Amino acid sequence: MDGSMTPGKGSDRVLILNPVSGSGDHVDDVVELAADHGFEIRRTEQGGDAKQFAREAAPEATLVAAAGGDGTLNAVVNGVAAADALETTTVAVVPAGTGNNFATNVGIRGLEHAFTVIEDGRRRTVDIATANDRCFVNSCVGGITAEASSETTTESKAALGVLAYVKHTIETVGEFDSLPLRVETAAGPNGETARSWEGEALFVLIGNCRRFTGARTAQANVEDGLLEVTIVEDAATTDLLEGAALEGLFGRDSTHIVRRRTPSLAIDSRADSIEYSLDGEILETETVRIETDPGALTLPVGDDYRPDPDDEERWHIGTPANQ
Ligand SMILES: Nc1ncnc2c1ncn2[C@@H]1O[C@H](COP(=O)(O)OP(=O)(O)OP(=O)(O)O)[C@@H](O)[C@H]1O
Repeated sequence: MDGSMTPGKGSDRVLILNPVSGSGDHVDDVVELAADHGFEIRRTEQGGDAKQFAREAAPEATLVAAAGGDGTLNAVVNGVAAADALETTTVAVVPAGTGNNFATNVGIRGLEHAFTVIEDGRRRTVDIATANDRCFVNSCVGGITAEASSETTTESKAALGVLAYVKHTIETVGEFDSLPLRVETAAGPNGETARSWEGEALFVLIGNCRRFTGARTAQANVEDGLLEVTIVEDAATTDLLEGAALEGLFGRDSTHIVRRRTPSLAIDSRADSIEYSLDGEILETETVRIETDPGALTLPVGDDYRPDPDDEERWHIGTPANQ
């Protein structure tokens, strides 16, 4: 059964299905589950479709589901944002990608579970971030080339998430092209001061729902209105060429790592334009301004979801402010 319906106007529930994400074996299950739960299904046929479909659906739909990986979710959020409908449209995550990092972080364990959560789960409002005029949900990483992004293996992505691209870049680029950067981070609400960093970097990683420690389950607090900025200084090259483990490189004690928490930042390349990976999608630019949009995205979350995995006590899940 195909299951796709002719896109009609005014569907309240629309599911955008990437048929080639992950191993591509999710299609029949998703189509069946989506039909059972009253979704109109729109299948992407090429890059760009998911954003376009979400943009078309959002003015009428109160629920738009993204069935794919983090890239599909990124496109759907960008489409809903382009329709200026983030306040009125809930975005549901149906994990059918390789890494499904974001889905895991919001407590969604699989396809069937995603639909259970859609029907019965709590809604939370979480932060998203914008890089120039594009949104991202997990991370923005500068210094990853489109080439490294497309060549990174599925297995590596499944194991390491976005750090797989970093690892691939490290392994395949004989000589590192360091990035001459200026990074200005704004003052934050918890006493974070405005800071400026200038120098040669290998990578600059900005996490909204992702923290770069090298650990697989490094979820950042996605409701704190802050971004976690990690700059890997060029001095780390020697370590990398000597085969230092990625975990060591990003570990808390690494001497070549600069960490900041900030609601917004600007990164200027003092040379050529740089390629950034926004949840796996490439943005090439000389200057990027990145900021959080706190609580901009409403989504159903699983029981396991914790906004801040480091500090559960501080978060009273299900408080009236954010149920
Ligand atoms: N029908 C299609 N044919 C080919 N490519 C497609 C199609 N639909 C979407 N895409 C591409 O799929 C990519 C998104 O894949 P996505 O990130 O969702 O899955 P993934 O890479 O397997 O998972 P993850 O990001 O979680 O590791 C986008 O780059 C998009 O352009």
